Parts: sequence; C-alpha cells; structure tokens
Amino acid sequence: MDFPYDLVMFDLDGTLVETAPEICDAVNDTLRDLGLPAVDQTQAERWIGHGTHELLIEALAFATGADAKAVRASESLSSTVGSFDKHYQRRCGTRSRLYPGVREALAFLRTNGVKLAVITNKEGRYTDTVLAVHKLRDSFDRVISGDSLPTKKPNPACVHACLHEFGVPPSRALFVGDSSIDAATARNAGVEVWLLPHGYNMGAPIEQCRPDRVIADFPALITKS
Ligand SMILES: O=C(O)COP(=O)(O)O
Ligand SMILES: [Mg+2]
Repeated sequence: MDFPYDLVMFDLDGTLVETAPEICDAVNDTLRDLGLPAVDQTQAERWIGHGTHELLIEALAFATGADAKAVRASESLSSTVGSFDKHYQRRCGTRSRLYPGVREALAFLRTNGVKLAVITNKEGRYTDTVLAVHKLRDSFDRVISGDSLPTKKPNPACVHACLHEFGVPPSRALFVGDSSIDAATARNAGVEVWLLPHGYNMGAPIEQCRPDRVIADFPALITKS
C-alpha cells in the first residue's frame, strides 16, 4: 500500500491505549484516601484529555461539589496530587490495554519508512510508564507529553516540533486521535486529522469533531479506502 504520509502523530489515551480503567482506579484510590465517594469509569472518561492534573481537579470538584476554580486554589491540592501520583504509578499497566491492531499498524508504518510520534497531554512521567509497560517506547521516533513543552494540545507547537524535527511539510503529516482536542491541535497546525471512535472525547460523539476521516479501528488506518 502507498501510504500518503511521511509522519504520523498519535494521541495516547483513548487512541493507542485504553487507559481509563486504571486512571479511574487511581482516581478512586485518591478519593478513598480523602474519605470521598468513588466515581464510575464513564464519568472519569469525560475528564481524560487535558492531562491528569486537570483530571484530578475535575474529580475533586465532582466529588466535593466545589467548583474547579476553588479546588485549583486550595492549599491541600499539592498533597492530593502527591497521593494521586503514588496511586497512578502503581496502577499504570494493571488494567490498560492496547487497542486491537496497534502493534501491527505501527510496525507496518515503520517498515514503510513513516516517522512516528506520540503527542499526549499526559504528564511525561506517566507517559513513560505507560509506554514502557506496553513495550511501545521503541516504536516511536519522538514522544511529546503535556509537560514537554511550554504549551500542550490544542496549541500546535507540539506538531510544529515534529514537523521541524523530521523535515516534513504539513501536507505530508497526519494526526491520529480520539478527541476534539486532537482535532483542534491538527487544525491549528494545518495537518490532516483522522479520529477513532473507541476513545473518550469527553463523552461526545467523534463525528462532531469533523475530522478528515473517522476510521473504525487500527486495521483501517493502514487499509486503502
Ligand atoms: O488526559 C490525559 O492524561 C492525556 O490524554 P491524551 O493522551 O488523550 O492527550
Ligand atoms: Mg486521547
């Protein structure tokens, strides 16, 4: 197959790896430490996409009934972040899984000389753990996390960094993601975006993001349509 891109940038959570089960576990471990009620996974999925720091703030606001602004300003936040960090590092890899066909699609693209990157809003220390436990790190030429650059998605700086590093023009690059954040990132950078429906997208249907294509799954990524 003649793949029409020289660079593919993948989102992580909800795109390459189903991470919500163990993220929800770590949130609930943290809430339990505080004597707060647990949340269900569907609820937690709506908070995935802006990085785990924002997710934790949303979870605390939801569980306490406070608004997110008050949670962000609270003195206890940094110790709660420390508690979440401990729980999430322990939970990473326990209940996440690669979506079907991920490894095969990455291998196919690599073999065809396509440069591959991960661009996630997840903080680097968690990205590293997730990629390591799923033996994915060596599949990528570049990994950009939410705290790698001064800005995160949907700011296009992360995409620009990849285009620059690999000397690829926007017309030869593709972003593959699962959310409106990914769609906005790609649009802001002037690259095409294909979205998968198996991820999170803050609970909204993926078609609403108006991607260039909705692809059913990873086999569809490398199958000529
Ligand atoms: O919210 C997160 O932690 C990361 O989400 P992303 O991998 O979809 O960017
Ligand atoms: Mg995602």
